[in-house]
Amino acid sequence: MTRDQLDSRTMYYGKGDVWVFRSYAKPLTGITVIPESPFRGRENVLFGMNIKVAVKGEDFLTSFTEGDNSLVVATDSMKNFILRHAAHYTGATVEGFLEYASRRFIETYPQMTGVRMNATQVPFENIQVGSPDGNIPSNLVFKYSHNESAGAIVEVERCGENIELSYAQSSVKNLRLIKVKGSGFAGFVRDEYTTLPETSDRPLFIFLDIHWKYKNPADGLDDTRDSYVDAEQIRDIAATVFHENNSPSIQYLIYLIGLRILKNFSQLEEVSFESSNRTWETIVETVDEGPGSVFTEPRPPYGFQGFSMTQEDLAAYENKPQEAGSI
Ligand SMILES: O=c1[nH]c(=O)c2[nH]c(=O)[nH]c2[nH]1
Repeated sequence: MTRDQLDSRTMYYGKGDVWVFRSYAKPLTGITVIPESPFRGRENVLFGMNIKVAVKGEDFLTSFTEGDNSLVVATDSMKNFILRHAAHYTGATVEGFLEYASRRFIETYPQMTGVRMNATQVPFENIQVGSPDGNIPSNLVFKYSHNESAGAIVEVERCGENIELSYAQSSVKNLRLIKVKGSGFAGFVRDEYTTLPETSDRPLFIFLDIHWKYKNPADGLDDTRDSYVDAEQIRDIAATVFHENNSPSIQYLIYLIGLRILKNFSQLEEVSFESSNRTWETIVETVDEGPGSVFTEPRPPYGFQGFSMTQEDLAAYENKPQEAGSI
């Protein structure tokens, strides 16, 4: 049967919200340090993930059509499988764990021909504590963060005797950045439907998900190759580009962020964005004393943008003489 025929029917099952907390995973080292970010690695004293696994295979058909459970691996067992394999994982990244666990699923269960694993890292942050030497980051107590988090999707497929990687993507999700001044939005279509005034300065609040793929997926899966790009570095590039540029729109801002990511990390093939516009509503333009204003949350509905870029976009940008070197 061809891949198309196999894929023509939707059929999968799995488990979501598998929360994995592993202490003392291997520290992440060998990071390429970039000017935009202080990130140099991670201790991984606490390594947390929320995982979703979905498996597929033609042999599961009778479980749907005849109630035949003889080949069904209970999703409860999938949860246990993931948790127990977290004890055996010797790497330092979410991507690496997903690849490791999904390959083990295929090796263990012949009825599975494809496994897709999706994870959101649970970020634990250092917290400073008092000590005789002053305030130091605790190596025992961590802060559960509700800020942005790293994410990854890994898909592997059985191909005859081999297990092949069919998809890998890394992400930083739910990044929320506000720039108090220095963003405009003007020059857009004005017609009978337009009520939005043009602005040269708005308090631009954006929600951002950024995804990236490596030219060689091994660079993102194997942290010993010294080419791993961490979500914190991508986050810091986004913040730096936002800080530096007077943006005329979110569309152009994410393009500039993409260029800077591709420039810093030539090992990446593609970067893509999903952004949402949460620009604050201005209530008081100028407060009584000083330069401040008063804002409130915007009301729905919210605008959004989606954009993907490759190294070809960076090459095209750098070949444009007037702009070369400015990112
Ligand atoms: O950066 C923006 N891009 C848009 O396309 C848009 N549309 C809108 O109403 N506000 C904005 N802001």
